[in-house]
Amino acid sequence: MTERLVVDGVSKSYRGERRHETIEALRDVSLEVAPGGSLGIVGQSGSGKSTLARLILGAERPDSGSIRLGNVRVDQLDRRGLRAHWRRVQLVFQDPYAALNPLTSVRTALERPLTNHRHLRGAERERALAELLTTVGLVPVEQFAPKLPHQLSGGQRQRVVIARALAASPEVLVADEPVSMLDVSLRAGILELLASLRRERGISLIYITHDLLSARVVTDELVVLREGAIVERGPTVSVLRQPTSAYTKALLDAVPVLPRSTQAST
Ligand SMILES: Nc1ncnc2c1ncn2[C@@H]1O[C@H](COP(=O)(O)OP(=O)(O)OP(=O)(O)O)[C@@H](O)[C@H]1O
Repeated sequence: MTERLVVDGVSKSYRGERRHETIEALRDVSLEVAPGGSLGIVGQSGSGKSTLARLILGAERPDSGSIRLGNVRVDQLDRRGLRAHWRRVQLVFQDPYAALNPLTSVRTALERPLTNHRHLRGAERERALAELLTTVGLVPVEQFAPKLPHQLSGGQRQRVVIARALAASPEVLVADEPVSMLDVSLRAGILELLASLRRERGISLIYITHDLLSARVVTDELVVLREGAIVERGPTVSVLRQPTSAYTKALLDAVPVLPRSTQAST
């Protein structure tokens, strides 16, 4: 069962390069993602998006505030607790080229988490593998399973990365700019896939992006981060239609308007 994720009053600072310089990466950030809900975290480079993702994953701890998934305090987990957490919360990376080992076939990349997280072997694992590849649209399965990353397109690689994240049966997917390195023609297909995973599997989705319009495809709610603080939040449709903060308006104004024919493809 998917549980509620609650980030409550979280702040995080880093030491800057200059002496006595402190970078406040997050300032008193609070947000919630309901079970099976979707939240877009939007902001320019340096606004704190990836820092927030690392804290939600438990890869770093906040200076103050708390992060809970159900009744688990993510910010207080020990090593063993983190291992369990990393099954529940999976990250989809920005760069599908870097995320996959170039010498590892699709089959091996997926068998590992199926074995390690779900303890599947033999025919059961084979069934799960076929189901994963089918879910992410890499069919026929026998054609894609033996492939190495370089034999796949960028979009297909990102589908493998998503399948690998799903292999652990996570409750929450954190997708950090999952389409920004893909050709424009491939982006809509990956965003649709993320949206369908939420609809059909009830996985909660945190979608991190600097691209406000792409958030419309996959999220119901948005928070807009500026210099580590939330400057706007609300239903995605309302924020996009009637942004209240000048910063969100500026982000929207910066979005290039593409001709319709280049907006969507597989
Ligand atoms: N480990 C770190 N050490 C020092 N400063 C850091 C560290 N991680 C992040 N920062 C700083 O914190 C601020 C927020 O960074 P963060 O990566 O979270 O932003 P972002 O919105 O994800 O940006 P981008 O879209 O470029 O990835 C930036 O000023 C960054 O330089």
